Amino acid sequence: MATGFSFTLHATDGRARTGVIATPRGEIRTPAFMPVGTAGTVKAMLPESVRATGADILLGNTYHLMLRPGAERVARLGGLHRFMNWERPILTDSGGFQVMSLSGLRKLTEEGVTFSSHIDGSKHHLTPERSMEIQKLLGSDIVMAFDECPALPAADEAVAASMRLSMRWARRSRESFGDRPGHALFGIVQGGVSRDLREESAAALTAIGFDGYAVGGLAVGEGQAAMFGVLDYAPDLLPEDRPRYLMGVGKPDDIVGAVKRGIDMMDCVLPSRSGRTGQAWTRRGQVNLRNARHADDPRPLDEECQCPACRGYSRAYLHHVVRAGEMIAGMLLTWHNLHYFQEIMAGMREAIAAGQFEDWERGFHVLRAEGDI
Ligand SMILES: O=c1[nH]cnc2cc3nc(NCc4cccs4)[nH]c3cc12
Ligand SMILES: [Zn+2]
Repeated sequence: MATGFSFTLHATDGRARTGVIATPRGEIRTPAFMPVGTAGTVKAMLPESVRATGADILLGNTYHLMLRPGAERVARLGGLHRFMNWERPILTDSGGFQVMSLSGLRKLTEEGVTFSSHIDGSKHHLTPERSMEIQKLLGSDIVMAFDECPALPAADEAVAASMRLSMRWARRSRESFGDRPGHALFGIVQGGVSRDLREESAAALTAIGFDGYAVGGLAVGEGQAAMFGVLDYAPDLLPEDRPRYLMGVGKPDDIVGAVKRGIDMMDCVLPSRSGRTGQAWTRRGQVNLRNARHADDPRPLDEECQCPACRGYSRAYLHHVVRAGEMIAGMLLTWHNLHYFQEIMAGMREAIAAGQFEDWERGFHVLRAEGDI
């Protein structure tokens, strides 16, 4: 890995692994879940609250920050860590995926993508070189290569062509990233659900050489079975001494299944986005606080949870503030969900270190099956 970065594996249990990524801004305990801070904020959370949930690293987006407030402006103001008051590691996505899923009037060429902003319609251009420059201006610690993620369903030859473009962009990303001590560059494997294409992509990326490797092109509507089908072989195509990052995942059982198959890092908007809609994720399954059945329930959301929402409030109160559209509803449920997701990660790290992942996973699923939430 790049100087200033190191990944140490502490234990493995089956294909599951636990370890630490040491960075100049702090350590990342793996398996790790990254809260999503798209536009320089994890929505409804203060940075100190994000840290209190147990997060070691958060994710930012090149696409959103280049449009607003602008990468050069963030750099002038001291970089993204200073700007958003989060001094621990930040990973930034490279923007290609968000262009295809959010912007309008897109044009894709060998050079890169041109698109119009979903905010004000202004025209913008992203290339591997510009994406590396933006992520450098932001000051992110883990930079993602600039890639193209094909929308599914797509014909095999379209997936192949898209993957090969991403591999050419990966090399351009590596070359323009250069040698930046204390900063890491991760490649992104593409290839849809085709084993041949994913083997070709993984070989191309390892030949270029990256500090870590993401499994991209998933969590785009393929469903859990197809995703696990890819994860049954894809992580093992990657160097075992480098972190493996599954992008955009996921629900609690997706996360557990991915760690079981050798994934070290994940990110997902689910805990924060669903928290803002009144959805709570608990060890016994999902609880929709909008549901009238909670109106008179004096119990906490989760008796065993130590988060502020569960220690200070009743379901009746959470139901009330959700129905009333009060800001505290999104704050409390986001905090709880992020806390719970970090509890899952901490539980898996301990279980893997103790060689008891299988027991831990059984307990995880049994509780959820019991219901009574
Ligand atoms: O291949 C990828 N390359 C770069 N960024 C990504 C982000 C991704 N996020 C999801 N799923 C979560 C979603 C977020 C918004 C729409 S889907 N899948 C993803 C795949 C990629
Ligand atoms: Zn809680």
